[in-house]
Amino acid sequence: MNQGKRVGIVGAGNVGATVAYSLAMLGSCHEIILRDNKIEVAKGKALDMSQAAAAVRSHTVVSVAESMEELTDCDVVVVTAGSPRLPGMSRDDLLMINAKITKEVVRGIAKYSPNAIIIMVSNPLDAMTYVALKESGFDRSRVLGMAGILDSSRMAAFIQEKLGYGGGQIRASVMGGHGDDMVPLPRYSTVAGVPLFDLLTEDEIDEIVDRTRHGGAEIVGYLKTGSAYYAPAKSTAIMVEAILKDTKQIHPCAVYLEGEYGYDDVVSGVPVMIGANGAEKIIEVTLNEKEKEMFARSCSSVQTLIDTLNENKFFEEA
Ligand SMILES: NC(=O)c1ccc[n+]([C@@H]2O[C@H](COP(=O)([O-])OP(=O)(O)OC[C@H]3O[C@@H](n4cnc5c(N)ncnc54)[C@H](O)[C@@H]3O)[C@@H](O)[C@H]2O)c1
Ligand SMILES: O=C(O)C[C@H](O)C(=O)O
Repeated sequence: MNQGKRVGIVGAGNVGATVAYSLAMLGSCHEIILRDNKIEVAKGKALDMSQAAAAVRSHTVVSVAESMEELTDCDVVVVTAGSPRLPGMSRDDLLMINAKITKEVVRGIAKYSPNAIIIMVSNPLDAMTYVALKESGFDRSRVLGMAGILDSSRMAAFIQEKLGYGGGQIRASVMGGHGDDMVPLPRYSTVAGVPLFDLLTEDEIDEIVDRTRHGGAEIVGYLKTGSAYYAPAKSTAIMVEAILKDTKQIHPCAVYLEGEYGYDDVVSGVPVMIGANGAEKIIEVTLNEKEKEMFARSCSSVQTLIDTLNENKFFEEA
């Protein structure tokens, strides 16, 4: 059972605080511990959320760790620490600044919550998941990145908008890295089991694919001061719950590949069976030539970021 489980959230900004709120409202775990450099703000949010939990009769308590040393014995730690992008920026522009923060935070997690499963959220997501894996020294099954659930949900919402029906019955599928060359898979997307190609024209589907690829930037363009957080937070909470409840359900997640899909030593989004041990199984879906090409392009973009980190001797620095 999930009674007694502790979830740490590093970075209690827009995404982190909304993940915490979502979990507290569901009573997904016994304790949520927020860790942020802005300690006073985190304390205010923790109090506010604990009171919201009391309002819905949830047993979840939300508290604050004033340093990484206090973030002990967590079962799951979500990392959202770092900067979001602003209009005109790509997620990749956050590489060096967020990699430094991720390194510091993940070393703390490995030291003080050595049995935790890490869910990375900070961008650029796939590269940050790679950094988290290397800096934690954890088995790859215990380091996952959140993006695929978000990207698939966006695609589903765009399909519903285009069709004007089917809400709640849409299963959209997106693989690859969380960048502009992510790989939406209309061939694996259905509405109540009906293939998307039976419901929409190729042009309409192309429009949905393109909008999905730029779904994050669309919201940044409206918000101006940061990026999306409701759908990202809910998508993250789904991963946390899958671990705590040992659901063994399949979700698209970013994981370190060791030969799957023909790739090694790179992180990308693929279908993963999630359970109490984290990424318990990577599922290999059959891709056609065009889909394979798109997946290759996406993996190569993530590889470029990893190469940049290596060129900057990032993994050699203390
Ligand atoms: N993977 C995804 O799909 C996805 C979706 C949304 C956002 N993101 C990314 O998540 C990150 C957070 O986004 P946000 O909107 O919550 O930003 P935000 O600015 O609202 O929150 C980030 C928080 O991190 C804190 N922080 C910075 N350095 C820290 C450190 N060393 N230790 C502890 N806390 C630290 C900041 O004080 C801030 O409160 C960004 O990098 C964003 O791009 C990813
Ligand atoms: O777009 C961003 O920068 C944030 C996040 O990756 C998203 O897709 O919403």
